[in-house]
Amino acid sequence: MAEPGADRTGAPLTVEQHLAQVLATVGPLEPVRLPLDEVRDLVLVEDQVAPLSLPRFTNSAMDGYAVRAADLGSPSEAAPVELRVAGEVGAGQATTRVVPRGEVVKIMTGAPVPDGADAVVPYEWTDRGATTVRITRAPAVGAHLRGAGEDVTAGDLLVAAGTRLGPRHVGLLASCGIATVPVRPRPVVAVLSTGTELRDPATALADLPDDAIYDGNSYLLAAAVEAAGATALRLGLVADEPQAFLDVLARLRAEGGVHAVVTSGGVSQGDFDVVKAALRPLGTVWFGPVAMQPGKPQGFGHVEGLPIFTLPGNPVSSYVSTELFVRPALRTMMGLEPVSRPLVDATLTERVTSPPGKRQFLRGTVSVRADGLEVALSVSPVGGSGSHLVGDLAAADALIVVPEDVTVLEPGSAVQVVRLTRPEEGL
Ligand SMILES: Nc1nc2c(c(=O)[nH]1)N[C@H]1C(S)=C(S)[C@@H](COP(=O)(O)OP(=O)(O)OC[C@H]3O[C@@H](n4cnc5c(N)ncnc54)[C@H](O)[C@@H]3O)O[C@H]1N2
Ligand code: MOO
Repeated sequence: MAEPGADRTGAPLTVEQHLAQVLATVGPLEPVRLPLDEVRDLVLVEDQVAPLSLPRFTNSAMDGYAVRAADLGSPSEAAPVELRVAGEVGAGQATTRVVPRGEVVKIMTGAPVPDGADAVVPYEWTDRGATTVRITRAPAVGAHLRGAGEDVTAGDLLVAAGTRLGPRHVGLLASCGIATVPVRPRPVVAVLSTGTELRDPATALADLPDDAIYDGNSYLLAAAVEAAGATALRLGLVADEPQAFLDVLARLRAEGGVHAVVTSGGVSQGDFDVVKAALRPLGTVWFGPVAMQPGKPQGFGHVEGLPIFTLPGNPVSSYVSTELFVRPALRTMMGLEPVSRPLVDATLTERVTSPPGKRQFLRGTVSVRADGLEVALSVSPVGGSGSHLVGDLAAADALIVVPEDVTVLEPGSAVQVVRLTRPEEGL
């Protein structure tokens, strides 16, 4: 049966070839209209135009008195001017609409400035009088007034289509009374682990059979999917039983709402490789080696239109595969660019070796060196290359890329690294 995407020679695909075959089949999700509470980090698909001006009305920047500046003369501490307080306006309590000549109106920050007023005198320049007030300094005309429309004018472009919405955009849209916006939604990704040896971490150690291990991968991959911006639906464990696995996929398709499936395990050469056994007969999922380590055995395709990533079971392999192949697909669905994490230059601190013919992704930690005015990165390997080393994976914050044709790198070598965290957050 033809294997979609398999190259004709049967040779391993390169990382780029496999990524290309993944990205060739996924596109941006159809936009949906969502409330502002749910749109942070999503991509807006239509220009948003201001339906009103901001400030909506001229208002006070200070708690104090709205005045007609010319009525105050030139008061001083020694010779204050005393004026009648004609009324009061609080924010949202605009009962007094006009400042009568020769009088003032008490006003709170944000309250509409009554007609006739051309300045606000802050409390600090007054005796805070309630019926009459003594003012010791004259404000300049326009002092402490926030003019209608000085920030945003009705009809202005507020946020352009294509913008990834951050807190500041959301705040502006809300301030303009825009409660919902059309965005590319977060893909919902079902994540499951296969393997009869696996138990959920909630299983007490005392109850763990001697030949069993805890399922780290469904948690690892669900977290990586969420870190990519998608919503993970962590399904947990599926036994090494092809029909049970196919039943889970059938249920997901029937229930709908899932945009992709990520599995771990069961894709190598073993006697119980459930994922391969279940999906090969469909003819819509490619399985094959990719010239990389970790992550050599890969699978990707569709089950009745549902994209499925069948990742190798070794934890580091499944995680690296998620970063390299799943994350770009999810970012494509969300309309985000660039889809892959950037490669950045760094200097290697220790000697490393790598097998020929495979791109190796060693785990490392990045540090920032100040070199005169230049800021440069150095990277130190963490642990070995074994794809079972989850302790070292957790200690790392980068992948060191060793190209296919390189077998040794000496300390001081220039390398490229994939940073796995936002440095300021360490996540
Ligand atoms: N004869 C060959 N054997 C293997 C080859 C090969 O080319 N020829 N490739 C090796 C490579 S590379 C990898 S990677 C693994 C991939 O194997 P599978 O995808 O079939 O995964 P499993 O056999 O189910 O598990 C591998 C390993 O990972 C552990 N594991 C699996 N799932 C989890 C989980 N959810 N949480 C924690 N650990 C998990 C599992 O216990 C195994 O130790 O195949 C090699 N073999
Ligand atoms: O190539 Mo496997 O994915 O590392 O151990």
